[in-house]
Amino acid sequence: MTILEAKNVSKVYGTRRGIEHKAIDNISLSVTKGEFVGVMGPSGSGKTTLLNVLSTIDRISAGTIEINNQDIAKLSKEKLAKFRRKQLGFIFQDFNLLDTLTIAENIMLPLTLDGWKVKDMEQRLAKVSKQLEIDTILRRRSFEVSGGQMQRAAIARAIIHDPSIIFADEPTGNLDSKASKQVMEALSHLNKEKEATTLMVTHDPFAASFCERIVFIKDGKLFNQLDKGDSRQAFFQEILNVQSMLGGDTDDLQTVRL
Ligand SMILES: Nc1ncnc2c1ncn2[C@@H]1O[C@H](COP(=O)(O)OP(=O)(O)OP(=O)(O)O)[C@@H](O)[C@H]1O
Repeated sequence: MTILEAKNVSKVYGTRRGIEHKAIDNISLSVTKGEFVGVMGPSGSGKTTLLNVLSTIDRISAGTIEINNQDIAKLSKEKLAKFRRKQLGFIFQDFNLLDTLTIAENIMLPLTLDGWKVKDMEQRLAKVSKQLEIDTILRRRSFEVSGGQMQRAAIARAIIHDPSIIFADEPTGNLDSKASKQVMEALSHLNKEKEATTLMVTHDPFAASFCERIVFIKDGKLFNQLDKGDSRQAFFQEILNVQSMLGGDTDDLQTVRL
């Protein structure tokens, strides 16, 4: 079952001097139910722009994007807000937790905004916080927990309403290697056990090695795709090989840390 279907998508930014910049150039991409897809590419290649247009945060300049057979460009502002709340889950590099709320309140926020009953919200909270092993820190505020715990709370918030697809932008970008591994294991577990369809942008080959498929972009265009075989270690090496072909981001060509 296709969850996301992007056809001939382009995104042009206008600049102050009136010069146009094509950040995404005629990309077609389809994501089926239960897939875990990574988007990689050098700095400035258009990864975040692609994620933003696919996830309804930004509008495209040309092409079509359907999520669950719904053309997202055809939704009014109000319908789009509702669609986002019900069907999409978001995970950002800097967690985006509200520090005036507890971890529990942060996680339940999508349900609170949707008018759920407290009892039902608490049931869902208990389930997702256990899955992500953060059930012991629910009463704390975000500044009282570690970065890895904050990101796992953000993942819990992204999945509590059972979205059709999760969009993650550099979810390990602010984490050390131990916390990155925990976060990627959590995303991979959700993908395998719950069939959580996930599209993740990352420049980190280690994080990318948890995906099942990687789409590489360069200068806004599709460059290559890699499918994971049986071994994450071999996949990691293949990702490094494509990255070195792509150029840029040489810091990413780090030693294996599997
Ligand atoms: N709002 C904007 N207005 C104009 N140009 C933009 C805007 N946002 C991004 N760009 C340009 O579009 C191109 C793609 O940017 P984007 O942030 O999508 O790349 P990226 O691959 O995510 O980069 P990085 O890995 O450095 O975050 C870059 O050349 C960038 O300068």
